[in-house]
Parts: sequence; C-alpha cells; structure tokens
Amino acid sequence: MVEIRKPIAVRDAIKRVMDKANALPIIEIALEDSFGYILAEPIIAMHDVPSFNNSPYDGFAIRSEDSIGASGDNRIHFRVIDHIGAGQVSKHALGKYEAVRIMTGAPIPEGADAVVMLEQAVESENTFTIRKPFKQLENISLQGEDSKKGEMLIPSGTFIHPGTIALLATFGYAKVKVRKKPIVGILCTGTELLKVEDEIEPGKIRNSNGPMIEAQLKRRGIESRYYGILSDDLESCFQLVKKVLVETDCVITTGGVSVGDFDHLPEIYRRLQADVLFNKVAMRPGSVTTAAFADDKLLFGLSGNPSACFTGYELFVKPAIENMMLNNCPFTPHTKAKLTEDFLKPNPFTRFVRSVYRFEGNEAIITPAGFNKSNAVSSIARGNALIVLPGGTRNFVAGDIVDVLLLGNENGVSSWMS
Ligand SMILES: Nc1nc2c(c(=O)[nH]1)N[C@H]1C(S)=C(S)[C@@H](COP(=O)(O)OP(=O)(O)OC[C@H]3O[C@@H](n4cnc5c(N)ncnc54)[C@H](O)[C@@H]3O)O[C@H]1N2
Ligand code: MOO
Ligand SMILES: [Mg+2]
Repeated sequence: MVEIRKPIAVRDAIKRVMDKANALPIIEIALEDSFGYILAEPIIAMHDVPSFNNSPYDGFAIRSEDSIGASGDNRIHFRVIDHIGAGQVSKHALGKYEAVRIMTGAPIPEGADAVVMLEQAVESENTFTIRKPFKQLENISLQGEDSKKGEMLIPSGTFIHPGTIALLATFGYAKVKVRKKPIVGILCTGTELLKVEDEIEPGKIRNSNGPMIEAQLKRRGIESRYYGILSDDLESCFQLVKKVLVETDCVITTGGVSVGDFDHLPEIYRRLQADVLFNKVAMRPGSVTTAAFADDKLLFGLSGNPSACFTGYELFVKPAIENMMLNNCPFTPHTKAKLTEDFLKPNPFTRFVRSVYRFEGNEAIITPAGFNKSNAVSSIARGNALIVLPGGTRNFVAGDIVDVLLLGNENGVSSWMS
C-alpha cells in the first residue's frame, strides 16, 4: 500500500526547519577572512569617528574671527606659518591672521576653527588672501560626527559585507567573532545518474542536482563536501547517509524521497530513527521535499526533479543555514512585481515559478522563464527570481501584481541608468 502523505503549508514547513536549525559555535577569524560570515558580537565604537577634528579639504586652517568683514573689495591677508598633510600634527598654535596650510584628513591645528579651500584663496609666496568671511567650524569634519565612542553601531547577527569590514578595521578588529559556517554534505541518489563528464547511455542522465546544490551553497560562501552519486541501493545509501551525518553539520540528499519502489530515503530516515519534520509540502514544484532531524542535525531530502530540487534548497535549506549562523535576517528578499504575461494554470498548492525579474522604466516586472514543470532545468538557468502564487488561486493575467522572491544579485544589467 502506498503511503498517503499529508501536505503542510510552506510557511509551517519553513518554521519547522528553522526551529531545528541549531546555532553553530562561535569562532574567531582574521578580519580579511570574515566576508560572508555572520557577526557573533555587536560592533561597538571603540573611539569617536573621526577621532579628531580634521580638514575635509586641501586648504588653509584659519581662525574664523580673523575673516570677519572679508569681501571682494576688502581682501584679508593671512600668513602661512606651517604646512601639514594627513598623518602630521602641527606644533603651532595660530595667532592673529596666521594660517596653516593643511591637507585633507590632517588634524585642525590649535586655535584654528575654519578651513579655506585652496580654490577660495589667492596665494603668493607665504601668504594668501580671502574674499569672504568664514563661519566658526566652517569646512571642518568634527570629532564624533560619524560615530560616538561606546555607541552600538552594528548588532550581532549581521551579515559581514565589505562595508562592515571597513567599520571593523576602523576600530582595530584584527580578529572578529563570528558563527562557524556549516559544512554541508551533498549526496545524489539515482541509478540513472552519470557524472558530468560521462557519455550519455540509454536510460541514464547526467547528475545536474549535485553541481547545482554545490553552487547554491557556494553562492552563499558555504563549504560543501560532495559525496558523489549513489545508485538506488538501500543498504549502501543508508551507510553513506549515516557517515555523512557524522562528518558534516547538515546533510542534503537529492532524489529518492517520493513513494517509488527505489525511493529509499523514507526508510533511511526510519533506520536513523530521525524525526521527520515533513515529507509533503503544499507547494509545486517540490511537494515531496522532506526534512528530518537526527543527532541534532538537519537532513534535507530534496526532490530529484531539478526545479523541485532547486526550489527546495531556496525555500528550506537557505534560511536554515542562516539560522545555524544566527543571522538576524535569514530569509530571501521578497518584493512585488508586475506580470508581463498570463499564467492561467490553477494552483492547488503554492506555486513557485522560475522567472526573470527586472526593472523597466519605473516598474518592477516579472516574466516566467519558460518551460516550468518540476523536471525543468532550462528555466532554472534563465531565472533570477521565483514568482509565488498562493495555493487556491488561478488565472493570473498580464498586469497582475505578484509576490516575488529575489535570488542572488550577482547578475549585471546591460546598460547604465537612463
Ligand atoms: N506516485 C507518485 N509518484 C510521484 C509523486 C507522488 O506523489 N506519487 N511525486 C512526484 C513528484 S512531485 C516528484 S518531484 C518526484 C520526486 O521524485 P524523487 O525525489 O523520489 O526523485 P527520484 O525518483 O530519484 O527522481 C525524480 C526525477 O528526477 C531525476 N533526477 C534525480 N536525481 C537527479 C539529479 N541528481 N540530477 C538530475 N536529475 C535527477 C530522475 O531521473 C527522475 O526523473 O516524484 C514524482 N512521482
Ligand atoms: O515535488 Mo514535485 O516537484 O511537486 O513535482
Ligand atoms: Mg522517486
């Protein structure tokens, strides 16, 4: 008798994996290796930024009071008593009508409270004149105008991007506390599967899921261990899944999760005494996507069908991995966009349509990326987004506004802004 599975809502399935995604330990890594990790400590300003009043321009530091009354008819003369660049500190304190030639980033000398840009001065030998008055603190970058000492600038749980790295460097974080990234084991089941370099044989296909999942992880900077292809033999599949579970933080299998005679994953979860979190989700593609929990680790049984496999990763594996690193923002960015063509199929389950998202004029628009069944592979290659059509709906037409999940942003566009 075939097992009748009870589908659960996508939202509930996501919640179940999120609840089981255990936080990985905190590690300390070198700043230059920290890109893409999740901060495990807040960034607190160790000092003011800027840490001293400095010049935002190449020019002359003056006392603003000396400039009162300056005009085109009444140019005021200053005498240059010192010359500093960024990194140097003037030893002079300014007296009346004295100035220090100062370059961008250099500390404002004692007594000075304004900076005249080089372009605002008419220079000769050791003097210059100005033709306008300067206000107190005019053209000065003030100590602490960016950040004040002790301020919490970035919370723990934030993705470290190049800007975060700049801030960490500013405060001398040569080492950064982050959450360890999971090591993810991948294995692909299917007697029909050939390696990429193999010649096609009758009844066989090349394994596209393995390289795809590896790349989905790599897109997020996650290291995977690829355990290769396994034919649909229960005992050897069980032994390998057991081994991968020991050697990695999270296991992804592809194929063999449905109700077919050679779909062994359900029996493998039984033998592992795993807690099956769900084995049917009210979604298309990927309705057979399975998640289980054993030895405090998540096992994802992604469907063998390429589009279903891809979607299962994006919906469940991706946020679970972020949760293991305690990312405050674990979910894929979503937006709304205007459909450019009719989509008339009924959606008994929530449907995820691989699509191309782009901006045209002032509008976000979205176009299905072609052949869209769960065995499709070409539309995964063309798409950069997923349209989300709720279950129980039908007949979406061109012009309708739909929900969209945005996948990755490394794709460029063909022209600069118009
Ligand atoms: N009687 C039923 N049959 C099926 C059901 C069902 O509910 N009742 N569900 C269907 C759905 S939905 C899907 S999706 C598939 C899921 O199948 P499995 O996850 O068990 O995967 P396999 O049977 O191993 O393979 C399915 C399909 O995908 C191809 N495949 C597998 N691995 C790869 C790979 N690494 N790279 C590329 N393509 C792969 C495989 O050759 C099959 O064509 O089950 C339906 N059936
Ligand atoms: O898991 Mo299946 O992809 O719903 O067609
Ligand atoms: Mg199957």
